[in-house]
Amino acid sequence: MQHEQKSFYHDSGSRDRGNDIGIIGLGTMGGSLALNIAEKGFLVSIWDQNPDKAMSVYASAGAMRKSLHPVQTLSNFILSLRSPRTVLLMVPAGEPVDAVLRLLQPHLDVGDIVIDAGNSNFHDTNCRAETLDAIGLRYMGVGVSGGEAGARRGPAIMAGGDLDAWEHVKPIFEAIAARYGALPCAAHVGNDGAGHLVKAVHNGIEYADMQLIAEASGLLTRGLKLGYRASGAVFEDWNNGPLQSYLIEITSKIFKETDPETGKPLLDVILDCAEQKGTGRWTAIEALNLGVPAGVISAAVDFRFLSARPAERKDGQFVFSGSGAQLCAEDLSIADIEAALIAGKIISYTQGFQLIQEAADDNGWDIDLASVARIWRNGCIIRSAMLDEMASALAGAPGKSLMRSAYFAQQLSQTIPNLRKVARAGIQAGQPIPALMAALAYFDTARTSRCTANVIQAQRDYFGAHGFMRTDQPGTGFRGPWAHEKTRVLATA
Ligand SMILES: NC(=O)C1=CN([C@@H]2O[C@H](COP(=O)(O)OP(=O)(O)OC[C@H]3O[C@@H](n4cnc5c(N)ncnc54)[C@H](OP(=O)(O)O)[C@@H]3O)[C@@H](O)[C@H]2O)C=CC1
Ligand SMILES: O=C(CO)[C@H](O)[C@H](O)COP(=O)(O)O
Repeated sequence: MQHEQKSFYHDSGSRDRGNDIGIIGLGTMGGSLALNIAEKGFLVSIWDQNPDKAMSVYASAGAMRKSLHPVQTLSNFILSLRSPRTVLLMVPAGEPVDAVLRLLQPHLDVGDIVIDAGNSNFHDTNCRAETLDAIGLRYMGVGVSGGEAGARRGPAIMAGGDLDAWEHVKPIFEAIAARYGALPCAAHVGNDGAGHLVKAVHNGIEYADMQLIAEASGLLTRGLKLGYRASGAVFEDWNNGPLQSYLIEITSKIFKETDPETGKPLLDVILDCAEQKGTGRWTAIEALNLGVPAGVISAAVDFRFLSARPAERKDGQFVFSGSGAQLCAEDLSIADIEAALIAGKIISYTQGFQLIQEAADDNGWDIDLASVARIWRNGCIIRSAMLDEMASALAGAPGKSLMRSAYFAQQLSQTIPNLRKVARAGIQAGQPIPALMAALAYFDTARTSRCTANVIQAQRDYFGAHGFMRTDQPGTGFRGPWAHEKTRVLATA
């Protein structure tokens, strides 16, 4: 093994090798990115805390080995890079990123570029950018989407951070990114943590897309009593229409899959507890922090929480006896469910884009929403035909909410009746469809010029003397008649 490692590592010749980029963290994403970059003709140094990882990436590199240089020590890794050095981290978010930054810092010089390409929380990226900027390092937080296959063959890339640094690394990122026509799905979206914000919202939308599809699948299988194969065929059919997307495509395949161990449909042997690494939750938290309505994304996050409590759900079924009601085919058609899904999708993206806009305003970033939609058209998990239409709508009406653009307003007016019908059927049958219902509630509230918040304001003023605004006079802090009542009570007491 010792001998094997000696011949495998390139440390001896690493000085002044002039490699273009170094990658730290050679797991699922880092290994695939390294191969993708090497394949495009760039010279890549690779290092991982676990030497086996570097060895296995190198072993799988085939003809790309000439561009791939596994290095044994971190100091030789840095020495192998041309100046200014570009180091890309692909390690788990949180403490591992800080740990690697601590290891790297003593080896780097002013002007060197450090890229965190994992799913870091954008607030962390803001802090790290500030700290590293103070010592002359150029820091970038770059969101990469597409999973393992995307990282290898062409991900979508949402870059944030130092603009000069982006200009320096742009040729690499544009070369490895997915393409939409001839255009690379990679762009600089803003400073500091802007790339990681956009990636987090991408993932929040991903949760919502997945949830909406899962709800539609429940309506097909449990409601309309379609079998898995027939449901898979429905998704396949939808993938040829307005819902064309990677997630619909893989769902059609998932529904047709058989478990090799038992011969049962695969979905029957997969536990119904959805896990999460946290980016969808961060998106919902950010929406709450900024006061942006993002109910469809939050419903998707909430559903994952409740799904992950199987004992509670089992007990609930015992205590409340699970829903026995069924949707009946005359109530609902497959076309209704498809249209409801289209409406839910438009509304969840409306919320996601609004969140990006308001987070950008809050952080002083000038994020071009149309450019974000363009990046998402290919390579990423949420890629879909509708994103091209969204890019056009956002470019055509900057500053306008997506669903109010002429195109999507028209789409919604056509599909909301179906969403309403699906929601009614789901409610009557006791079929949980929280994301679809959240979408409908948002739509109905967003088009009600006078809603019921006057009651809430009156209640706040009654119990807390918070005051309210009036419809007939300007100004704030008006009080209800109960203010005098309270004074009287206090006076007599
Ligand atoms: N998997 C996916 O589909 C996607 C993941 N991401 C993001 O990319 C990042 C990497 O994910 P992924 O490749 O899946 O993760 P993996 O777990 O497959 O790989 C992570 C790598 O980082 C190394 N590592 C872990 N902790 C440390 C540390 N403290 N110091 C140095 N190295 C460390 C691991 O080494 P060791 O094996 O020794 O622990 C491993 O080689 C994450 O932020 C993830 O959220 C983004 C898009 C898609
Ligand atoms: O970033 C990704 C895709 O773009 C990851 O695959 C995604 O984060 C998975 O998230 P979770 O584990 O929370 O479901």
